[in-house]
Amino acid sequence: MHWTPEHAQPLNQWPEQHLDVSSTTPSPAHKLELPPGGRQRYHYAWAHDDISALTASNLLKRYAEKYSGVLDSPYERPALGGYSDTSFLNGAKGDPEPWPGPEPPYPLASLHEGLPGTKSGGSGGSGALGGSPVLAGNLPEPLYAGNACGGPSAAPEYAAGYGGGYLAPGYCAQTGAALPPPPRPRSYSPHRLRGTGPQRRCTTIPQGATQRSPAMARSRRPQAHPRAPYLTPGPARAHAPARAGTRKAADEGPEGRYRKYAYEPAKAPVADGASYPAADNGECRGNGFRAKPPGAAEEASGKYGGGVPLKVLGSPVYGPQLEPFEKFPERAPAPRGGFAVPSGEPPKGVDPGALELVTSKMVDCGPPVQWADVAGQGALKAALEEELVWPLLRPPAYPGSLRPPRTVLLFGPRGAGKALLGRCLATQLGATLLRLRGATLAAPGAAEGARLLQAAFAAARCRPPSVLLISELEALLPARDDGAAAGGALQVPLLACLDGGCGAGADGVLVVGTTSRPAALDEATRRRFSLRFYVALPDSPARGQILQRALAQQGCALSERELAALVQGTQGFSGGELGQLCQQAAAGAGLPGLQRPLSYKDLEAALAKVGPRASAKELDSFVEWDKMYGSGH
Ligand SMILES: Nc1ncnc2c1ncn2[C@@H]1O[C@H](COP(=O)(O)OP(=O)(O)OP(=O)(O)O)[C@@H](O)[C@H]1O
Ligand SMILES: [Mg+2]
Repeated sequence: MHWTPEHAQPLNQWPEQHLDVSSTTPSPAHKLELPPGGRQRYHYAWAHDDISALTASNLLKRYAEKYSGVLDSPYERPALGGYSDTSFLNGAKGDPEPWPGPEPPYPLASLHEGLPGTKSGGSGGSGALGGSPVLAGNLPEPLYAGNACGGPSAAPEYAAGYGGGYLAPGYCAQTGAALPPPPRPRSYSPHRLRGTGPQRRCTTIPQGATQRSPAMARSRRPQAHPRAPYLTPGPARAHAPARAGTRKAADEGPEGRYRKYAYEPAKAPVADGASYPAADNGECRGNGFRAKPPGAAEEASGKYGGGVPLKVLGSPVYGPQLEPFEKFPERAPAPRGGFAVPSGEPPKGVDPGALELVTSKMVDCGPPVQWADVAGQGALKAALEEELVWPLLRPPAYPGSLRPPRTVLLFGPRGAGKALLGRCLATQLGATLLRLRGATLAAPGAAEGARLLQAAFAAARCRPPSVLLISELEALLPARDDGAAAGGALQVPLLACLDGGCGAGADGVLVVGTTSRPAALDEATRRRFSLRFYVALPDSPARGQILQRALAQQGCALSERELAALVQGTQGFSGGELGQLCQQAAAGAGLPGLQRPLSYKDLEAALAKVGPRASAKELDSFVEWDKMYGSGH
């Protein structure tokens, strides 16, 4: 059957013709549901929520015929707006623009779901329509576009056109258990909706948005991620909601969003076998500062040394500075609450001798560590950047916002890369890095340890921005047998420093604590670290990258198969242990005499001597602790 103009009868007489009119006063619910436009346009009477079976049947018959005309001639289908019967659109002038093509019109989310009283999943108004043998199952969704059901709530902007008078709102509220479920709308495709008129825009309401206010619906729209987040970082909190979802993408590989986190192979093997190319000309290139001029005394890390030898450096305050890294080229003073606050004032109440010691021995001036230098850990790197680096570099501009975090705890198995990440944070912040080891601080005794600790915080404070990396944090705390803190010699000064008295609370200092025994931290210490991240062991791809890099430095290139076998055989190894494995293989092969490159056999032999230290039970305990106290990533 084809559509003919007589099918398009004025519809503004519907209510009188077909509905059981018993009241001329809208109920409060009706008042809410219908837009004022609809009510202003037509002052027809209001009806009961229920219509008689006969009325429904008449309606269905009439409009089944009408719509079947449209259905039968898909290619002649006039634009809905072309209907001369304006009352079909309830008085709204239709969109004269034709439909974009032979493609069926855009799917409409089930508007019925938005109606109060409509049961989800099958008893809604469309189910009622579907009750007609003509329409059941073959009525395409577009035909529901003009259905008044849910119009007011689903498409408030056009409700006047689609809502008020087409069908009484009660029509949709009518539930019918015997009726078939409403047809499922096709997937919502916002791209297809561009440039369409109001009618079509009505169909853009995504399913599930039908009960929300327009403002809510707008706020639910997916937010475009900044195109160049690393160059123009915004407030981290703005990105926080996307954390779980987006960070999964962090491991997507080099083409993913976190492309910069992709591990980069070693650029060139270095002669001394160090992990990183040595600084040129004796310059310290770490953290944007230059080392003392050539000839300055240089010492090994000595008693304060961590994994990386410390060099005696001139204070960045007095020394000539390197060109800052390109990522954060400026170190201009940040607005209030910012990270880079100029200071340089000599700290008061701090032992000058200790300060001198700290300045000369604790300032780490290793090469910069970029995100890409840390294999794997994509989600963690993203979390650190979003929750720490961005807020510190770009503090929120609006008053009353939270102060960016100044303390972070990295916990995980030994050698998992906690210190490496701490160094990376310093690089990203363009900050001076001061490194302390808990065991080293505790060794000379409580009084001396406390003096050094205070001096370290003070030194960090007077050369902002700075990162104070305290590894083996648990060594500063008392042993905890029964889970209760007994109070330790260095705990009190540590907490005092973390509270800000010595500078952690001051702008420009980030304290990074690391521990492989998070359970040793009592609540007071734990609370001082506003962020707590689990640094897990490297997964297979990350192990492969660490091995490749370490072996390349030994002049060893394994075949893909050998590397895969090695990766398989080193399950549970930390990054540090992988490094030890390569060193052991070199030692076992009589290297570094470098008579020959390392082979797979050397590595196999080394595997018998070097193994993973962390037990499954320990790893489980990290996961548990992370669940309870971790910040998640
Ligand atoms: N994800 C990684 N990518 C590259 N190198 C890594 C990674 N993890 C660890 N390493 C390397 O392993 C060695 C040990 O790392 P690091 O000192 O950071 O571990 P840690 O977690 O601080 O250990 P500990 O608990 O013993 O202090 C370093 O040489 C580091 O470069
Ligand atoms: Mg460490």
